[in-house]
Amino acid sequence: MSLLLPLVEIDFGTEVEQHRKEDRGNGRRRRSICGAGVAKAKAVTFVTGNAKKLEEVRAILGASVPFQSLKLDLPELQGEPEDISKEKARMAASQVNGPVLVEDTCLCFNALKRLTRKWFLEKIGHEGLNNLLKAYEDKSAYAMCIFSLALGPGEEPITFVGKTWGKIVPARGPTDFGWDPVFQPDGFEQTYAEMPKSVKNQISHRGRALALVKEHFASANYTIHNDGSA
Ligand SMILES: O=P(O)(O)OP(=O)(O)OP(=O)(O)OC[C@H]1O[C@@H](n2cnc3c(O)ncnc32)[C@H](O)[C@@H]1O
Ligand SMILES: [Mg+2]
Repeated sequence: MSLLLPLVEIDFGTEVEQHRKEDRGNGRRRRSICGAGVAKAKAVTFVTGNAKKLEEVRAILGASVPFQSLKLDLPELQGEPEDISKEKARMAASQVNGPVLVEDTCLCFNALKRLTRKWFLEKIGHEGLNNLLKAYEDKSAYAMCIFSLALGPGEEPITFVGKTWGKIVPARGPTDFGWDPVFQPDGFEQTYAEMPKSVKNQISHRGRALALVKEHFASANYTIHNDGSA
């Protein structure tokens, strides 16, 4: 069973250690507990099968939320985005047997009544995504990211939603991350794919959702213990 207690925080691993040092530099105090009665302690595990997501999450969270990552290909569920994200967190928490953070991302087209695009890109490509909207004048869309934090197996996940509005355009820019080349956020002349990563991360659906995750961690100041009994 996992426990989360206020006031102190536990983390392990080289990368996490480095984060902790930086945090001390910022004047924030954290304590580690590992001793009698605590069989094992873990940082939050960010579970994803997508290396590009992980890259962005690392860049956005920096030292603010210590985490370790685990590459797991969780089943692709269908349904309402928030339900999908929560279910991913439940599955991940039971596999990791500890606190986990997961996210689910979708691109929603307003003309298609916000139908989410979960499988479309893979099947029809960037041009196909544009073709889907050919019959409509309204090319507006939003990118949405829903993070779910599950404190352990059997715990109800908490969700954090980030949305960025924009429009669907013919593909421009590098094609190394999903639908980035066809999504142009409002107020920008560049697609997500064309803009520097630092700019995308500042305004993106993922950046906005992670700002809420950061706030949550800053106010909760968790201690995470895992006694391995679940
Ligand atoms: O293991 P998980 O975290 O589920 O990773 P995934 O790649 O399966 O990711 P999702 O199910 O959340 O989303 C499906 C696809 O959406 C795309 N995607 C997610 N975030 C994106 C972003 O910021 N920009 C462009 N495409 C993105 C990407 O192609 C994903 O494979
Ligand atoms: Mg997925």
